[in-house]
Amino acid sequence: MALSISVTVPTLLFGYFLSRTIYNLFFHPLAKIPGPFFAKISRFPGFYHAIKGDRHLWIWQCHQIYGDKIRVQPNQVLFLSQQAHRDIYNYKANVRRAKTYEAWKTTEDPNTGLTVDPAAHARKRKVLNQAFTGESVKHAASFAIEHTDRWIDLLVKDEDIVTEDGWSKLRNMSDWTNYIIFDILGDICFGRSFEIKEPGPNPIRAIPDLVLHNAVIFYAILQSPLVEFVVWAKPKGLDNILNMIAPPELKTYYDFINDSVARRIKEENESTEDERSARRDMFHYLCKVRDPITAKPYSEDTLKGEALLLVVAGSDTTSTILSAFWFYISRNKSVYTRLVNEIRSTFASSDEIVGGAQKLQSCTYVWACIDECLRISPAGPSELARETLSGGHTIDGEHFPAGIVVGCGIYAMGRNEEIFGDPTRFRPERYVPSEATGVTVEDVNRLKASYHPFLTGPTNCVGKNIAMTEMALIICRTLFRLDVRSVVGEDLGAGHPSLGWGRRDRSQYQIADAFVSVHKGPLVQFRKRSV
Ligand code: HEM
Repeated sequence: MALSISVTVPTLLFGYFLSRTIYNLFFHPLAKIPGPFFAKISRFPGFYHAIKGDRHLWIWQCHQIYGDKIRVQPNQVLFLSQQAHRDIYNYKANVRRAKTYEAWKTTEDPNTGLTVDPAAHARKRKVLNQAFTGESVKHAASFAIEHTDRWIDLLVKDEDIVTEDGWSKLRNMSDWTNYIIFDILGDICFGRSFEIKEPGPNPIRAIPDLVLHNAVIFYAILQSPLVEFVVWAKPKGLDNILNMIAPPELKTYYDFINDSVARRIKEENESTEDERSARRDMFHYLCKVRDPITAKPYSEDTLKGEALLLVVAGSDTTSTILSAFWFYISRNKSVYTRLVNEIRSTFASSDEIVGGAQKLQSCTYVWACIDECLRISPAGPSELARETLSGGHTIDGEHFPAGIVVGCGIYAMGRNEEIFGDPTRFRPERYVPSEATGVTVEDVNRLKASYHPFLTGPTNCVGKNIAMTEMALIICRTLFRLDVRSVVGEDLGAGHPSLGWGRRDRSQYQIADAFVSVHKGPLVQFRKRSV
């Protein structure tokens, strides 16, 4: 009997895996899509690259080897063309967010960013849109200004000046951008800053890193062969176990969010109309919004979920782009000179640098630098996975049946040579029409139409205007008052020949792929402007 079990079980398992392999290779609807052999029959290659943090590079490499359409999992195909991007992410696409989004959720009713069902998402999004108006962007900009001015003071505070000509200690810009973005978001969301940029102990300061650490682990699980089990087990008890083993700092963070939400609801309920309309934070708007069908306000639980979404979606994304910005401008003399000249000749004083102002809009080179950072160092480097629905969906001229996971790798799209020519070079000029360089308005429009860092369609980034304004304000106000430089030999965040394919170039800022981008450095110095 014992012998027969020891023979039967492995035989059955072998038979199962063999038949699945044959099915995946020859009979699966994606059987004819090119891709690495092992990716056609298992999730292990994607899992391996997720653990290594270079899944975005692997996708880019696969496109170079196999073409515009690649099979990266037995049931997943990724595309490089603009047409495919339009087909997958447009409002009418017969797709929904892939089920893997559900594995990220921490509340029973997922927040807008994790809602998979298109109709449920559309309803939540309509409500959220009510909080992202021109007025809220204006208020967000005023928070960005207050925090930036304090941040600049801290970057060059007297006791941290280490050279005779006024240069500061080395500043790790991944940390410093996390500090400012997190503090701004605390104010934008709750009217209550996290104050992590201020010196002295603060348990919240560990949070940006912990959120990323969480993402690294979770991303690997989501790419693993265990993902379906995880999605199934989370609501059935796995969530409780994960909560029990979560690090204490993460609990402090959730407590902070919950407490801030409860406090703000109380304030909103107890204050007069005049006091309420004097408030400028997102909560003021979120407390006012109404569900278009039930006409009910958000419940406290929903508010907590949305608050968490705003803080996570708005922090690491913006911090990645700004970290890349400091890396590239401190290492590209001509870019730096042109950028600083534009800022210092456009504004007569730092007070003129405000959100929405004509002068800020006129800084074409500032916006070009931001666009170039969004391209070369995206905040979410791999695909935003979508699943085809009943009846299937046609992508780039080819029909795919229901249940296929599809998407476009954003890092690979930004490095498409056919579109960008020299995609590995940091060259903001590609976004500035000019007779001298031969770049036309049509060229710029073509580039912008072929790359979408904030996505397009129903799930596009609701915070795009806030993010763009915030980044422009931080950049302009900082470079109006300070000089910045890199230091020879301090290469944190740079590529290196020892780092392997896609990471060898020392002039390139490196990101690791954990659904969001994980990054380190650069280390730079600041001083009060000399001219
Ligand atoms: C450089 C900065 C940013 C980038 C590159 C970015 C990019 C994106 C992308 C690509 C998505 C789509 C995600 C998906 O469908 O899975 C998204 C969604 C979202 N973003 Fe952003 N984002 C940025 C900043 C912000 C900021 C500052 C906020 C808020 C203050 C924000 C709030 C959101 C929210 C709430 C969603 C979910 C929208 C929905 O599901 O309908 N983002 N973002």
